[in-house]
Amino acid sequence: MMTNDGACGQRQRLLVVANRLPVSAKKTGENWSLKMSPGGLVSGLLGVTAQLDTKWVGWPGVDVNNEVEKAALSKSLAEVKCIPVFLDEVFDQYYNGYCNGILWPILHHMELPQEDPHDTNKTFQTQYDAYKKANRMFLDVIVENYEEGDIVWCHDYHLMFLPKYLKEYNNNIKVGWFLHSPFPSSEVYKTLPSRSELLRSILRADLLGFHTYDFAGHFKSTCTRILGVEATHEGVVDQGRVTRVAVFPIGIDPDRFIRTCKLPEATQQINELKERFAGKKVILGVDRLDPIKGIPKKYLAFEKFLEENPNWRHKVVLVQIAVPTRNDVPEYRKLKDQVHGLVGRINGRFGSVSSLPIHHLDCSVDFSYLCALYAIADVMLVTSLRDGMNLVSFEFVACQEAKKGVLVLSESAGAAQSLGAGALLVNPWNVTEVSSAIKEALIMPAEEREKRYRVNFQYVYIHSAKKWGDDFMSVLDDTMAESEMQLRKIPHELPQQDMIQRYSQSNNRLIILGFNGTLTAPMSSQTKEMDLKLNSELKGTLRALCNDPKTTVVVLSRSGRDILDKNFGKYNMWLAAENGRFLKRSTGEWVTNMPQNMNLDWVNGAKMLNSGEHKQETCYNTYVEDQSLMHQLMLFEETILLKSMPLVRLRGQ
Ligand SMILES: O=P(O)(O)OC[C@H]1O[C@H](O[C@H]2O[C@H](CO)[C@@H](O)[C@H](O)[C@H]2O)[C@H](O)[C@@H](O)[C@@H]1O
Ligand SMILES: O=c1ccn([C@@H]2O[C@H](COP(=O)(O)OP(=O)(O)O)[C@@H](O)[C@H]2O)c(=O)[nH]1
Repeated sequence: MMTNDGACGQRQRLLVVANRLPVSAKKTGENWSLKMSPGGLVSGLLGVTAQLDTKWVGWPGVDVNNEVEKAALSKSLAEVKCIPVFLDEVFDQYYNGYCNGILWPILHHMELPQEDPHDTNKTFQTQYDAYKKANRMFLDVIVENYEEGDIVWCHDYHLMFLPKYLKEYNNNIKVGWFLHSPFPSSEVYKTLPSRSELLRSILRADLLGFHTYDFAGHFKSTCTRILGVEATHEGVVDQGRVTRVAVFPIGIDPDRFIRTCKLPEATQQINELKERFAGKKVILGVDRLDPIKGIPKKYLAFEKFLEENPNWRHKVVLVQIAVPTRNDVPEYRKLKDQVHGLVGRINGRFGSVSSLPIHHLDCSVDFSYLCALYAIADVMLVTSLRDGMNLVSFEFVACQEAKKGVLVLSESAGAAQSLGAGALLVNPWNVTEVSSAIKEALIMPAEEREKRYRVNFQYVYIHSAKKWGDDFMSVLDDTMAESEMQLRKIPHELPQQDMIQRYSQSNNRLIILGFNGTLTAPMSSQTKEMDLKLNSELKGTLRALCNDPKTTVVVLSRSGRDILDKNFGKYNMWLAAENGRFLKRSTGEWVTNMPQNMNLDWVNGAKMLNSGEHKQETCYNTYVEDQSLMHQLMLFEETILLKSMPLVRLRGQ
């Protein structure tokens, strides 16, 4: 459930921060006019924010150069609860350059475009610097508007530095971050020059959200491979700090579409469209003209369908709304030419004076007309090569109450994981498969269409944008509550003098050490588990501790037996492999610990001993950023531990 109340019974304030504001500004005469911004992020978020006292922070979609104009626009935007970030001269290199020229292709599993070393304005480095600068400009605006207790929800790949900047400004701010695009496998992500810094920055958020389990999984394994940190079912653990990672598939506001289809304006448009396409089946495509949307492949598949099914020529029409987008990025301009070439060829081959197979529109359409198009379409064709979610497919389903048309959906869109049961899923790279799916959709019996529609409609209705926002906020709340409890558990900073004194006075000490990240030599992103090595600088200290008759040393690691044998075989200590599943004295034989003895709750108990009221106890535990031995040890005096591991029960004297 979404949190409604702030500290004093007021509504909880939420700052939604995204590159784009939900409205884009345009100067008409003396005044600014505001129009809804394009893209699924805006549509999704509009369905979310009603319950909280929400303000948006973002770029207003226009370059404003003088201060008077900026003030006037800020005033108009304030009326719709929007706060502009004027990005001025940084915008081009930040948005066209780094965000959409570099991050966007990488996140969608595409290759990095070639860097032109002669154009010093457009090197990766200059674009990256602009990106960071833009993120700082977002921070500045947030700081001006932040009130204690506000939640800051950052959106998308444009703002990967913001969690870090926000936490540096005030570590107590609740920060969520959601990625609307896919997250690629580490093999692709690692080609990004600034890969580690970006990951570390978003990991400063309290909660990270992704559309699908695949994307969240890719993200976590990328963190493990590139940063050498641990991934758990909860999230990513770095130096004892957990960043929660969770899956929140976005949705739409279905009622808005259902309502609009029934309004007189849309009803009239529906009737006109039906008349216009009488006697023909309508296939609909609605995409920003973006390389990830697979529009050329869609046209090739449609061409093949017409080639192989002459009886369908003149009985079917493909209406494609190709919303202009990111026109200043070279890849997008090339795409426009390519698509126009294909439309010309296919219409030339299969058209007649009275009928054209493809109606390609280089423009956006107004909301009512969009709903009318969704409502009259027999088939919706989505062929994204990769897509974070693809809300267009949800919107189509919401408008199909009367028609019960078929959704042909790319298996590479996040939506396939939500609407797969009712859609015909296709591999968008396989033109033959898409062409067959077009045919299957066109001839599908009414009964089956109805069945598929019902399954999808139920999903779209239940998994709304509002639910998405509620779920995110609720997990963020839980995460904050948990981390407050955790904070109470986090040991005080190691009182070093005290510890050294007690250490020297004690006669029976138990030291439990981790291996990976505690005793290992510095690792690169390429280091494999098998190659983990004991840091040679620690060997002397470790040997001295192991040889001290008053001290028992245990290495407790998630690593396997062979790795621990290889690294610690020659030390006089205890080894616990695979988190305690296997145990041995380093000189003895491995024994298998019984699963019922593998309860590691004692680890938290040990940490608790060092906090608050138990401070006088004799346990010290600390996590600090450097990898030295003393900084990560857990030191106990005259304490019996490893209670849950009877095989290594060590008794004090
Ligand atoms: O702001 P633009 O550069 O004009 O681009 C529009 C939006 O495109 C991307 O949308 C994504 O978000 C949708 C909702 O989660 C999702 O369904 C879709 O698959 C994504 O492509 C981009 O991520 C947004 O930031 C842009 O605003
Ligand atoms: O002329 C149009 C066509 C589409 N859309 C909207 O653009 C969004 C596209 O979102 P999607 O998630 O499918 O992809 P994105 O463009 O965000 O990558 C949908 O909400 C559409 O309703 C729009 O505002 N005007």
